[in-house]
Amino acid sequence: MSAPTDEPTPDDLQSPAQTATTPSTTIADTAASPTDTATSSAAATVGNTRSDGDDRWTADVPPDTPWSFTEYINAYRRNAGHPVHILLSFFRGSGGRLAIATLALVAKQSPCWVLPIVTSNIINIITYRDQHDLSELWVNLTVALVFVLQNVLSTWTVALQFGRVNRNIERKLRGSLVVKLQQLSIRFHNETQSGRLLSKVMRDVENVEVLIDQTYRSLPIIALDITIAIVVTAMHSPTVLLFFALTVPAAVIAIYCFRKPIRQSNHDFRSQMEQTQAAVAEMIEMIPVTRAHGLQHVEIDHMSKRLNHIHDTGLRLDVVNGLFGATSWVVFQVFQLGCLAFTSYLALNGRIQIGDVVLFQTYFAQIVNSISSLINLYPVLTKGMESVSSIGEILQETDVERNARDVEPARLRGDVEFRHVDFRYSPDYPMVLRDFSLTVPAGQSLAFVGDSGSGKSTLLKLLIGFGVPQAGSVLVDGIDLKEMDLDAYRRQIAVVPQNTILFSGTLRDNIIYGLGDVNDAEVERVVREVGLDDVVAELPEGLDTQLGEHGGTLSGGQRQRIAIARALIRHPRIIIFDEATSALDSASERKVQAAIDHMMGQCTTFMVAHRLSTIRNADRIVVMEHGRAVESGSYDDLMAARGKFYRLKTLQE
Ligand SMILES: Nc1ncnc2c1ncn2[C@@H]1O[C@H](COP(=O)(O)OP(=O)(O)OP(=O)(O)O)[C@@H](O)[C@H]1O
Repeated sequence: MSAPTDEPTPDDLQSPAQTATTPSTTIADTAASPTDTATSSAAATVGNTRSDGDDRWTADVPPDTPWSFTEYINAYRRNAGHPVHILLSFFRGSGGRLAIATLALVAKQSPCWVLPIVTSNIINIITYRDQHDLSELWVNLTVALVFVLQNVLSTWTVALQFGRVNRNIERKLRGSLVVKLQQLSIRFHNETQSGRLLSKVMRDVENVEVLIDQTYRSLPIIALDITIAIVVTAMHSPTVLLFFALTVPAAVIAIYCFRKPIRQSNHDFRSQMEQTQAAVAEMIEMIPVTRAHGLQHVEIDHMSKRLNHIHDTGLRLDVVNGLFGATSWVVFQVFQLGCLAFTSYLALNGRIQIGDVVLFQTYFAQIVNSISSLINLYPVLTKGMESVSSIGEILQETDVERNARDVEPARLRGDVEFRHVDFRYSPDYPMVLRDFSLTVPAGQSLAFVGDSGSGKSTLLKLLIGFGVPQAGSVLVDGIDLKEMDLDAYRRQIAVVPQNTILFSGTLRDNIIYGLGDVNDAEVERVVREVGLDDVVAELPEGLDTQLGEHGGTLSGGQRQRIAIARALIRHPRIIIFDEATSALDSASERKVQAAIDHMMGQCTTFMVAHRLSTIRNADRIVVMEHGRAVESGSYDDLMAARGKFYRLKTLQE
């Protein structure tokens, strides 16, 4: 009879990647949208990254973040480079539950140890009737029954107590990753494929969970199985024990031979799965572009090469794992047959009793199974430890944005000043802004125009705080952004990027994103002000209509007006339009333009626009050239001056 065990199965070694949910693009158009952050390497290079001090891993954790979600970030920091220590630190505070679960685990396994003794006793009682009383038979059967029946209760206890510990680790690991992803710099996110990150959050955490589950359920049992088998065998026959000892070196040799290829195959497979997940995410994102250019065959071809590669690597892993299991099985079966031959010989010579042949055979099988489980556990261990390290690539990443600074701004007025700003993205790149100075009083609307690459978007990024000038400063209400608490500051500004990012949810959710409760009248007001009321009237459920992922059913102009509504409802003191109308046809542009015009005067407004007609109403236009302002004035002044702006404008007509 075999008691329920939790040995790893080949399926466990190859658990499929958990389906990742679609990347949520719920970034508000305030400050941190992908479009406007696309070139934010400045932030990481010179601004927000701090590589000194201990807070670099957990900088700026939002105050209401559950403590447990940052606990593992610290665990990784404290035990950097020691994955086993990291893994053990996950169990902190779970001692009580683990103790109960372990006791239950031992009880659950106990029939395995007791039943061979009972079976052997019964055979000896029946075989050697003159030496035994028949009542011993009933005692043995009763003991066996008690041990068997308690298995239900002990299994339930293990599932509940250990399950709580392990599921909690899983939750906290994913929580830590979420917190860390929110802290990592925009540069990091721009440079890292989202699919890779998804794979870490879903698949790697799952691997760690499997590792803990299988190790916890197997290791103590394996240790006890071997110990009990050895002790009982030693008490019955030291000669047989000596024979048993031969199996251990065989196991060690098998593990030694297969360790390296298994580790390598796991590593290759894991990294290819990660890359493929990233590629699939990218492919899905690209589908409209691919379709528009009729390039489906290119994508299919590209993916099929990748999938072939994964197929080969996965197959190699399966074969190595399979060979590993088969070889160890054959080795141990040969030993087991040898054990049967040896103990039969001892019984024939009267050196042991017949019942003992069964006892030794069962215990030998137990030792063999234990070592075999240990060997099967090895790939799970390797894969899990690989995932512990893979998660560490994120949790130990130091490229975090550090936004908490000394000055927390009160309600901003919206005065902005660029004072003698010099800026470059990194020491290897040329200067983008040179001694740039500009003062913008609160409430003024200002448009940057100029050649491509002249530094317009860079100015906006500095204003958002995505970069810090190498010389000079950017001041808002007279406070240097270097000293300003950026999260608090960014809550008072809004950015409308070229591409509006909508998330799956209702139209209302998308407008009030991140604001909690906003009353209907307020939402309806902004909807009217951006001219969305006619659109809302046509939607089946009005503001409560589900937009579907990425709001695919809306036109570019409608999406853009949602972005403006999202900005408007926040009552920003500074608003930034980064080419907000450049992707629109003229009918949509007019509507969006009306919404933008509505915002002007309510707060300080910055605009970058390529279509010069759209900035006609700006109070001031600054013409940029090679990182400097070469002209400045109202539309009419600049046209009258017949300088660079005039030339740009006439070129567009
Ligand atoms: N992340 C970056 N790393 C390095 N260089 C960058 C980065 N982002 C922008 N640049 C460089 O900085 C210069 C100014 O770029 P910026 O995007 O500010 O120009 P722009 O005037 O907004 O151009 P466009 O009108 O084409 O958007 C360009 O030469 C550009 O190549």
